[in-house]
Amino acid sequence: MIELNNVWKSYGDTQVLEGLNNTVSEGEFVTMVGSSGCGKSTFLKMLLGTEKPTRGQLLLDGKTIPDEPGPDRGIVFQQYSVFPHMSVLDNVIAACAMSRPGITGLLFGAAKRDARKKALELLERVGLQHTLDKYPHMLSGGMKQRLAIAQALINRPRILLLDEPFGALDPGIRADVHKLVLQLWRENALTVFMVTHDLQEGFYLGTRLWVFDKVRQDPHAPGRYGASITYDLPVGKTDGDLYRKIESDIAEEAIRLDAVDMFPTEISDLKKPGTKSKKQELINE
Ligand SMILES: Nc1ncnc2c1ncn2[C@@H]1O[C@H](COP(=O)(O)OP(=O)(O)OP(=O)(O)O)[C@@H](O)[C@H]1O
Repeated sequence: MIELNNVWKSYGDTQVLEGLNNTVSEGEFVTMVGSSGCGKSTFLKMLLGTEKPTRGQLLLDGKTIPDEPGPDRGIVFQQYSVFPHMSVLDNVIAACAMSRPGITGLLFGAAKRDARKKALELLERVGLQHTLDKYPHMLSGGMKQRLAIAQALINRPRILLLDEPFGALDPGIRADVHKLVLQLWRENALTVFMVTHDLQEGFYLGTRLWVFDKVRQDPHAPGRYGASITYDLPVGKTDGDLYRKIESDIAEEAIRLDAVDMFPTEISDLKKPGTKSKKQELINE
């Protein structure tokens, strides 16, 4: 489905990503970790179509990903990306309208009724059916992210891109949204790419975990080399030693970048990989 053929990305003199080669099949849930600034969001933007590789090919079903976002790809960001001046229901209807051709994006007649019906169904699915007339500032963080998820899914994308969507949520709320995302992933046969700073979350949600890191370093010119995918792990088959090594590699890189506070989690707090029982429980519900 998605193919990365020697993908490189730079901004001016800064090499962000280099030599990415991989394939992802329909229905996979790829989680991506790596130190701050190593290019994870840039990679998501290339999948979305708002950035292009500098070199190499990024293909969807054998064709270059178009230069602009399309209804086949939905995205949710960490910062709530909902329209503050619109009600919950109108936020989702607007996301539907924006995918339509034409400069106005306005919906009329049957198209408007259809969008409203789809939005109502989806809002019920994400548990926001009681907040249709509320405005985003009246919602909690978890509710806003549920709204952003509904917006991302209204056009029935095949690919869902999640850029640290749960980073700002409290643990309890985060667990609820995890459950929802796993259910939506399964129900809609989505292919998911999710950036996270939380290795534990990456192992918990993904079927596959990518670690982005720099293989080459030039201490005098930090932008000289880009990051590549240094680990591509089938989740559940990773032993504890490898897990701890990845965690310490990322933490070392974060220290190097003076950003150690990005990884506050203690090793002892982390759930060991290879135990997917909780996720399996959710999926089987
Ligand atoms: N539009 C842009 N123009 C120039 N440089 C950019 C642009 N977008 C990103 N960068 C640079 O590319 C590098 C990678 O940024 P990116 O946001 O992809 O990293 P990240 O791994 O997602 O970081 P974080 O985990 O902190 O969100 C950074 O050095 C950033 O400053």
